[in-house]
Amino acid sequence: MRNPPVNSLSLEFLTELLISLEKLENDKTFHGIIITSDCPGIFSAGLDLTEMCGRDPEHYAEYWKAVQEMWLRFYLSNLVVIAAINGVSPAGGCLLSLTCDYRVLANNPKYAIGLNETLLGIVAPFWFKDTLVNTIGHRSAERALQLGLLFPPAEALRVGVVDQVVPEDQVQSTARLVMAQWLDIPDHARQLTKTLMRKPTADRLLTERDADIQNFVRFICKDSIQKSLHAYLEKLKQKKG
Ligand SMILES: CCCCCCCCCCCC/C=C/CC(=O)SCCNC(=O)CCNC(=O)[C@H](O)C(C)(C)COP(=O)(O)OP(=O)(O)OC[C@H]1O[C@@H](n2cnc3c(N)ncnc32)[C@H](O)[C@@H]1OP(=O)(O)O
Repeated sequence: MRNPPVNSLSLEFLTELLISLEKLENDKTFHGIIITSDCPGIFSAGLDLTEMCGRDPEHYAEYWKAVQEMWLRFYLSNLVVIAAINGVSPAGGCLLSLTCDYRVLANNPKYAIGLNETLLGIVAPFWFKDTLVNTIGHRSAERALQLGLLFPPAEALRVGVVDQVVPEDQVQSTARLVMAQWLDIPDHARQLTKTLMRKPTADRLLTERDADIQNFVRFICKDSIQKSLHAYLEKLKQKKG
């Protein structure tokens, strides 16, 4: 991923990601992809806050549909998808890595990962929650979501948000080793098993997709939510000066 400075998931970047995924899926010589970041120290800062602030309802609806599409397409991809997490990965960045089949995280105490939405005064939607529950179990997910926990590497491994923590210079090579192991499995059997495991979760969003968009638009248009998001963005900007 190369969307400097922080790989935020803007509408444009989400669209590019989806086009890239589709191209790789349609090219039958590809069987797996490794998602990693070209922005030093940052895997992805998550959803682009500027897409959710000070825009009109039509824009929010278009943006949310793209976020849903990203989740559905990566979560259900027939390819083996591995996240080589070489930086901090909050909220939507964590969600993207949770869609993958396997997560390798660099052992750097700055590289926290988690769904921290509550810290921003917003609520992780049910499908974010379901993806986390499917990964770390109900109790750990409940605690992580309510507290908006961002896990440093050792904690992330202990709770199961990531599958492996390795020295920073070994993230890519480890991801490739894991990929080789996954590609050794008969592809058809692996794909069907992935679908079996994930389809019920995806179906829930598919059947409630429009309602979910409406919920998002209603929620994000609230004055109180806009104020929280503006204040959060301002805090990020002031951090520098
Ligand atoms: C009853 C129930 C109802 C339920 C209804 C539910 C429906 C509604 C649900 C709504 C859910 C919405 C879900 C959202 C999920 C998300 O992903 S929200 C985004 C969360 N992301 C973050 O909190 C990360 C914020 N960023 C940072 O913490 C830091 O930037 C960083 C640690 C990633 C990097 O730090 P550093 O290297 O020091 O860079 P900075 O100087 O902070 O940033 C550089 C530059 O980028 C801008 N920026 C950072 N993050 C974002 C972002 N996510 N979006 C847009 N822009 C971002 C930052 O402002 C700086 O900009 P300037 O250079 O100052 O202009």
